[in-house]
Amino acid sequence: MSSGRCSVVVGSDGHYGFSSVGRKSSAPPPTTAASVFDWRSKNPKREEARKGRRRSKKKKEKKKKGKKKALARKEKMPTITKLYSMEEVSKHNTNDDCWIVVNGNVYDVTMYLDEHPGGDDVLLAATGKDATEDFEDAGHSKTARDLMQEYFIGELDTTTLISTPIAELEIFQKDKSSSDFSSKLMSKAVQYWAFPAAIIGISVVAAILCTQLANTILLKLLP
Ligand code: HEM
Repeated sequence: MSSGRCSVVVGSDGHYGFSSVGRKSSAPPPTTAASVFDWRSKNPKREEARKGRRRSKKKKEKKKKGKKKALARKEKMPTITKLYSMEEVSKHNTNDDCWIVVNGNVYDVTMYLDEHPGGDDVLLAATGKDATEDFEDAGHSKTARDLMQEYFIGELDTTTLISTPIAELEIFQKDKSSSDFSSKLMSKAVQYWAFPAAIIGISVVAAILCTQLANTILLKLLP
């Protein structure tokens, strides 16, 4: 067995090195900056190895810093979420494929159906519509709300929620068109009926007046 000596050399610049590892050395370990410099020039191979170790250490540190920076950048970056139309969401309404919409977010709860404490039927009944109200009514805990993030798959494209306005618009347009029709009818009636009716009325009144006048004249003329 070798009775090697190992001593750590600390220079004035804070750098350190091993004076000898696993071998006998008669030279005393360098202690001053000048002796360290001298020792380094006498042991070029060891000095090279030491430099290599320092270089790889620096490289590792740099890599670590880069990873940290990249992570920070990633956290700052806005995440791209997929948008789903209500029509698309509504297609996923079975035991094997179940999506729900809560607070404008879309969740694929297929894998959670059997585990849901409220029952799978509740979740299935919540498909194809905005289930926010039902979800809030159930009074879910914070744990439930945290858990649902695992099933988040995207957001609801609210621009696709136009079914109700269109229905209302159609009714409104129907109302409008029916009122348009009646006003048109009225104007046509005025045009085609009121005018002749007024003429007839005036003629009848005139005829009555004429007869009465003729009667009075005749009565006066007759002895
Ligand atoms: C990803 C979505 C959902 C998750 C992760 C979830 C999770 C849970 C959890 C953990 C509970 C146990 C009670 C609690 O901790 O709050 C629960 C209960 C319940 N959930 Fe959900 N839930 C979800 C969606 C829904 C939806 C959309 C509805 C309604 C349509 C609903 C209705 C209920 C009901 C009725 C209960 C039972 C409440 C009770 O027994 O007091 N859940 N849910």
